[in-house]
Amino acid sequence: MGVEAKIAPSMLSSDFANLASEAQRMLDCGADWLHMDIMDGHFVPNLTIGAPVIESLRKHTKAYLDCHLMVTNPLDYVEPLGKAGASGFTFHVEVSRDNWGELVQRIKSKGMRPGVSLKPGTPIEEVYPLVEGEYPVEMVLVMTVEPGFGGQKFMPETMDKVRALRKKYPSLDIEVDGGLGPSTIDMAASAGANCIVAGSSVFGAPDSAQVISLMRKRVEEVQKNY
Ligand SMILES: O=C(CO)[C@@H](O)[C@H](O)COP(=O)(O)O
Ligand SMILES: [Fe+2]
Repeated sequence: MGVEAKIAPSMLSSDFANLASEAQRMLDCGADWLHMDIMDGHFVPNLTIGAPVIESLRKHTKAYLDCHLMVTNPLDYVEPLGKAGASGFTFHVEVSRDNWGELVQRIKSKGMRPGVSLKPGTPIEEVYPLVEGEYPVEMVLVMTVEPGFGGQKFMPETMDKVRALRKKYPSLDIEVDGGLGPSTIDMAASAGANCIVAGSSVFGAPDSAQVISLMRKRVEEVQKNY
């Protein structure tokens, strides 16, 4: 048996004015994690939520809050997000080339799970030292669209990176994010991804539970053969 399937609806596609009930709805539909996209309007040309929203949501749920930091200075977010009750803290390698060791240590010291993400144009080799180093990350998030916005088209060429990672690290959590849904899950699952972020395909479906269950099934079918 390989790694566990984790289906993480991206709350970016939810109705932010009803975040707590939208989160509960996703959990009731079978979500494992809630994916929280934190953007600073600088690393990406969009601005979303920050620690105060995570803190508010935490008062309503015990769920694993999988925070994806699309920010230029992730170090500045460690303390506030730790206090707010974030569970996972995934930073981008493109802005952390000089300080990822310190970043990972600080994330862990605040009780969060460290992860690293990379944009479609960033070579996979860049994250190997972070998986193998003295202060290893526990998840790699391979972006399958350019970060910044929900509802974009899945980029199949990013699957080479997922395949390379899975071959090298059979028990690593590998997350994919962007354009995932019933029509793209097979590519991601067969490449070896086990943590699936999906926003528009889940929130936009008439039956969100069915989409979540289909994606879980595909990941489990592949992972049971590892
Ligand atoms: O990080 C991001 C976008 O930058 C994602 O988490 C999106 O929110 C996923 O949305 P869909 O592509 O599934 O609609
Ligand atoms: Fe994301």
